[in-house]
Amino acid sequence: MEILTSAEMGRTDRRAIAKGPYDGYGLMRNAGASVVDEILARFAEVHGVDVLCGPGNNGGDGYVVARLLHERGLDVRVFASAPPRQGSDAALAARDCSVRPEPLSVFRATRERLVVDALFGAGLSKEIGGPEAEAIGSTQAAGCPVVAVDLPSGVSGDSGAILGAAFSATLTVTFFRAKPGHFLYPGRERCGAIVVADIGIAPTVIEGAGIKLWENGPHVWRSDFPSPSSQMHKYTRGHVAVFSGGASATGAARLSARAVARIGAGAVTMLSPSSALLVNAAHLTSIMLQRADTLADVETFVANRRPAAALLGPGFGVGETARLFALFLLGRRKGDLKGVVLDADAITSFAEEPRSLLERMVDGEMPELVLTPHAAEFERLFPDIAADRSLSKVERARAAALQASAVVLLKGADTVVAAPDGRAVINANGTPYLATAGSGDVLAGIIAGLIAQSMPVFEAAAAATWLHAEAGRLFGPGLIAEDLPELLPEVLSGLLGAS
Ligand SMILES: NC(=O)C1=CN([C@@H]2O[C@H](COP(=O)(O)OP(=O)(O)OC[C@H]3O[C@@H](n4cnc5c(N)ncnc54)[C@H](OP(=O)(O)O)[C@@H]3O)[C@@H](O)[C@H]2O)[C@@H](O)CC1
Ligand SMILES: Nc1ncnc2c1ncn2[C@@H]1O[C@H](COP(=O)(O)OP(=O)(O)O)[C@@H](O)[C@H]1O
Ligand SMILES: [K+]
Repeated sequence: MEILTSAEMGRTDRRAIAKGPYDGYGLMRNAGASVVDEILARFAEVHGVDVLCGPGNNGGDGYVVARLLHERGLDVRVFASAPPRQGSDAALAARDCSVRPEPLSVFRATRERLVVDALFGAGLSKEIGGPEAEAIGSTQAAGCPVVAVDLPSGVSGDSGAILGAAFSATLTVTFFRAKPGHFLYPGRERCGAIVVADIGIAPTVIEGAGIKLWENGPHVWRSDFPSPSSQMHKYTRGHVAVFSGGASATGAARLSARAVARIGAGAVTMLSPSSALLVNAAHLTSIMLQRADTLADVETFVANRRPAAALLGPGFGVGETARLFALFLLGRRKGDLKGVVLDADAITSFAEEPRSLLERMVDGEMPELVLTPHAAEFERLFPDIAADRSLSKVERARAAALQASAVVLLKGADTVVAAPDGRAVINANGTPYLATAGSGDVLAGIIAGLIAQSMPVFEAAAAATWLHAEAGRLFGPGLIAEDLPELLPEVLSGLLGAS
């Protein structure tokens, strides 16, 4: 499903109105009716409803909701912060609603009555204060159920940021397509359950509109997902090089390597410094082991064994060696090395001199680069982008992807994956149980394993994020990073169909 910004949704509304069959008020009536359907289905026991209406079309939806609930015999009160603008669709909706509005300043929420929040939606333009902020405070204090129309008022639809104050809804009913603020934190936790309602806008209305943001899921990348063909052998299934850290920091790379193998790459070689060879040897079975202390060792390995993808960073250590190895790998030809995943220490290693990584000349023949920073690593590599508070997480990831000519996977509870061409996904199937040491190392391994199997890099990073989160959810409480690779077969069976 596409995710639309406020501006894109506004353009979509206008196109839909121009195409028909619904005019603006028709769409508003459909929107209000869809909210009422959800209220009746989910809050059957509620008899009293307070509808809070703002001055714009979000308030207009609120008047439609109030009218329809009143017509069904519910006890409905309307509280308006300001009258709708004359001649607007909202003014028509207010005219047709026989419940007389009271000023918002007299509204006091009570525990027994449902609040319908129709103060602001896509048009939220400044911080909330005054009677609107008091209404939010009163509602939170009463602890009553809240149904938000389009967005909880106070949540920015584009970034998920909270402007001053915001409702915490039990249910949010949005229209046609979800908005970034429904998926990005902190907005996401203010939405409650999310329903995307059909209000009579044909999906074809957004064809050719250049929408490049989706909720992450198999629909984005399933057609590119690898499956082995009958004639393959282990190396044609994809060989991945994973770089190990020193003797006391080998676990991270082993977690990655295990994930590479479980996601279906045919062969994995751990490149290890001499100091860590024995400890790695003691722990590895199907995964091969190769000594690599110097750049010359890496060059020899790559020339002789031609891995399809490489992963550098987990537990590797920060410094010159990481930079040397990374830039060497990125200087290969794509025919030899499809992609390079730089994670963790490999990202931090470029904090002091980002230009050598970010401003390298990129041509279509070079390996693709995937960067997988968490928020702090992102800030180290892209301090200017991170400091720009006007950017949403999606815009930050996109700006970084463009700057680095790389797929950027910006981690967190609302992981965003962005490509240099502007395509992006927001991941929504995660679980806080994934916040456990080594979980990111496994994610990096899944990406490298998919790239080695010839999956395009953006799709590989998006698929890996979703599969990793599915594995986390499957295990639930008690999850440690070691569990994640072992759950991939079950997640893959669910995705591909057991056969
Ligand atoms: N045909 C369609 O397009 C359809 C649209 N639909 C519905 O329309 C909604 C979008 O409507 P909208 O564009 O009128 O914006 P809305 O969210 O009502 O707010 C704008 C008003 O609020 C004001 N304001 C903003 N922030 C404020 C603040 N902090 N404190 C105080 N005031 C503030 C702002 O003032 P201004 O910025 O102009 O100064 C302006 O007056 C959308 O979410 C969906 O529910 C559906 O019916 C389907 C069909
Ligand atoms: N609260 C959360 N909800 C969902 N996913 C989370 C949450 N916190 C962390 N994650 C995920 O867990 C992984 C943690 O990776 P990272 O921070 O690199 O940890 P490590 O370096 O220990 O492996 C990322 O994929 C991240 O998106
Ligand atoms: K609202």
